[in-house]
Amino acid sequence: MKIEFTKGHGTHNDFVLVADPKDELDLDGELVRRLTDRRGGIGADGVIRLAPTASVAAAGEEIADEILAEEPAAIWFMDYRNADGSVAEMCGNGVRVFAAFAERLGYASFGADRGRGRGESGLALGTRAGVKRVRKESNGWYAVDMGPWSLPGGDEARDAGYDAGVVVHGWDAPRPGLSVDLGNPHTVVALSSLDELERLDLTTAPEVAPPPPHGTNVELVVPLGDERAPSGEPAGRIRMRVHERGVGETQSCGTGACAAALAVRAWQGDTAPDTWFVEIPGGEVRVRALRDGHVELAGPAELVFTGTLTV
Ligand SMILES: N[C@@H](CCC[C@H](N)C(=O)O)C(=O)O
Repeated sequence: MKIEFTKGHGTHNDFVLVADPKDELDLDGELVRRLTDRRGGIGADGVIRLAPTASVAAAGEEIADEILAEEPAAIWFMDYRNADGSVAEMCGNGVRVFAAFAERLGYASFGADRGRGRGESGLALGTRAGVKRVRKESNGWYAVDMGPWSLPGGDEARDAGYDAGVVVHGWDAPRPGLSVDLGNPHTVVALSSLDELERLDLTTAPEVAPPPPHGTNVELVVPLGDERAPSGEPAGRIRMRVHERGVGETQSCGTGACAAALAVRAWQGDTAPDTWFVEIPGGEVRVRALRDGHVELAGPAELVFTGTLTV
């Protein structure tokens, strides 16, 4: 079988993208691992299959029926898999790269800053975490309305600032972590210095207690202070590293950037800004807590090369 693929990345969180408009590809775990293998395959943190939302519904995934009922224009679905073959509900960097891929294929078109309001965006797509809407900014960045977010530990966790204990390899005691749900699970831990962030050993997965039922992505974050966004609004800046569920340490994680900004915003309390710049090893993204309980993620998306793989 020949697979036509495109390699892309969002702040160096990299993906193999496959267009499957007729729903012909059986993307099982073994094939995902072959595609993402950095020595024996193409190499990536994950695989994104662009498929008809209707075919995902026909395959029995109820979320796809809900998507089409909510947004009939969301005819394309981001079928996302982690490098280890596991299915993940959501990928924030992946949505931006999916938008660039759909644009190249002629399935989406974006005018600069088109679709600022929800419901008139350049692209509405289906994901396992619901409908996501994407617009393109004048600087070429894609901005995604990531939908609602929550603190699974509720008010109690927000007031305490944590609801989990996290041990990174080399730590002799757990540190407090705050769980944040972006459709996929995250646990955010604050560190006291950039030096400590740089020295972290993320070659093995951090241990989180109590163990989240479906695992978790873990973000280690250092607040860097306040500034003004180019628009003049107050903004915060943080730096983070991430260990992703189903992958390992990556250069960036879009949902993780949202989780980290939202956790630091919760820790800062009522005076915290809504806009955050998040530095990751692979670049920088912008996160904005929207008034309606949604969160927006903005950043670059690059399509790097295309090819054909025989499997
Ligand atoms: N890198 C992605 C997140 C991908 C899924 C994650 N590893 C999980 O299992 O939840 C992003 O940019 O959000």
